[in-house]
Amino acid sequence: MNNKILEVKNLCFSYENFSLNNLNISLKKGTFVGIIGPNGAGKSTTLNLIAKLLKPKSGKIILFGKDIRKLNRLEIAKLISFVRQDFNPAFEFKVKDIVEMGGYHKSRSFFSNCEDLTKIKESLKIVGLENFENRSFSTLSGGEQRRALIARSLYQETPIILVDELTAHLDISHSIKIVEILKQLTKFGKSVLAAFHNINIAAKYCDYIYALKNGKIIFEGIPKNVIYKENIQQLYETEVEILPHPTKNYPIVIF
Ligand SMILES: Nc1ncnc2c1ncn2[C@@H]1O[C@H](COP(=O)(O)OP(=O)(O)OP(=O)(O)O)[C@@H](O)[C@H]1O
Repeated sequence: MNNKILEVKNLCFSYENFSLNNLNISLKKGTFVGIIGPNGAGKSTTLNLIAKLLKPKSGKIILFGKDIRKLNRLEIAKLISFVRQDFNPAFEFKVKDIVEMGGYHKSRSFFSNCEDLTKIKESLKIVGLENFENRSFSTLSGGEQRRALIARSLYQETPIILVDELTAHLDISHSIKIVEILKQLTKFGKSVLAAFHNINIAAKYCDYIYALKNGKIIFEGIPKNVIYKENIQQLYETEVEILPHPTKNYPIVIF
């Protein structure tokens, strides 16, 4: 049986000065997959294409066996939640309103009910933002905003969670906490595809990694098989050393 819930096949896309070439990416149920690579490699563009926020030049994106070109926004919102890098709401929203936006695909009426509010509070509690529901989103710190957006994604209750730069704005403790929450969700059958700058977090938590450079995948595989000196130096064009973790089965990159 094909247990790939997301398949990106020979995907090509171009901006004026940048192109993604022939990308092939897949995501299996219950896995945590990372996209690593330097600034401008095309990580956000890839995630935006998968979320159908951009239109490919050629190639296909298959979501649960269906070509996403045939799925409307509401159908995609039931399957994919997307924590984007750039989120600047144009109006003053309370944190609970931001989280509630994740539920528009399942709303039965325009007004939220007690059950919705309980779930919103639960999602906020998971990311450590208990009692933040009535705060104005714009007054939150960068890291708190990021966690509120992850709460929105949890509230959306989709089988696939896309996260652009998973640890952006998060201190090390919150980075680990959020990654562990998402990792835990994969144990319950959710699937995560996340772009990472923190390669050591990616190495520790990802089941599989795609390394993107100049719009091309230059290597892919299980972290312990692909995170070695030559690969990482080629990817980031900088000197590194790689050590095995003293007790766990993953590599550590020292820049
Ligand atoms: N709307 C746009 N119009 C033109 N070029 C764009 C646009 N958005 C992104 N680009 C360019 O596409 C390339 C890939 O950008 P992208 O944001 O996908 O990279 P990234 O790997 O996510 O980078 P970062 O790690 O810096 O977030 C970059 O050169 C960027 O300048």
